[in-house]
Amino acid sequence: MTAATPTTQDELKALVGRAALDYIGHGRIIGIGTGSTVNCFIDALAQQRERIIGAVSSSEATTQRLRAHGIRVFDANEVEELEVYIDGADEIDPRGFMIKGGGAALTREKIVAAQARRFVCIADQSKWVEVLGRFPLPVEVIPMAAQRIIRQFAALGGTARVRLRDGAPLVTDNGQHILDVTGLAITDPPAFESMVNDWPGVVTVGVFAHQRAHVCLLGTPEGVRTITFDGPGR
Ligand SMILES: O=C(CO)[C@H](O)[C@H](O)COP(=O)(O)O
Repeated sequence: MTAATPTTQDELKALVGRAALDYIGHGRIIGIGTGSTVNCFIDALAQQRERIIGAVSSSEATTQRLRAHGIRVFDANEVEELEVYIDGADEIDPRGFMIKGGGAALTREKIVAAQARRFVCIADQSKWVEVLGRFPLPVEVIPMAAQRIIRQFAALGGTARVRLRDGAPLVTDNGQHILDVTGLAITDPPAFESMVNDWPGVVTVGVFAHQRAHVCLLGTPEGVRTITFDGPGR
């Protein structure tokens, strides 16, 4: 009997979540991101949790899920370097540049990704784009700077809105707000990331160019497509 072809987005997320297990060694502490695709990875990892010592987590939500599965969570300051960081993305392009932060965890995601030697991005095929910017770009900001940063994005042709939850500004795990920016085509992600990072009041911009993926496991109905971005210039 052959397994049914994965077709729904949830099935594709489960597929790449399981595939990411091949990228973790034994007896290590690994970095783990946030989101529904990562949740599939965590649930698969829970079946073999003795393989790892534990994880550095990128959000309170991920920490709770890891602990519920009996996986030890380390503070980022306790660990010097991680072998690998596993996380999803809202968009990923052919160079491994990503937009992240749909789950509002972008700041901690960037911190944990920076500690890791390899970033393995797990995503269903809907996340693959030629140019970043279709997905509203999340930017974590200090609340008192929000309106000025909104005007700076308007000057670039973008429309930025404060993300709401239950009618009030969403408050991140770091106590800050999120702007979601539409109308941008991010053709030079490294330059764009550096520019926005320089604006006073920006905590983190959701372009991951300096912490781009080394590998993407892309879920398709034909199976997992493995795309590697290693090479000159890394
Ligand atoms: O950046 C993220 C959270 O801040 C996620 O990786 C991104 O939003 C993708 O989420 P999902 O796997 O649920 O589609």
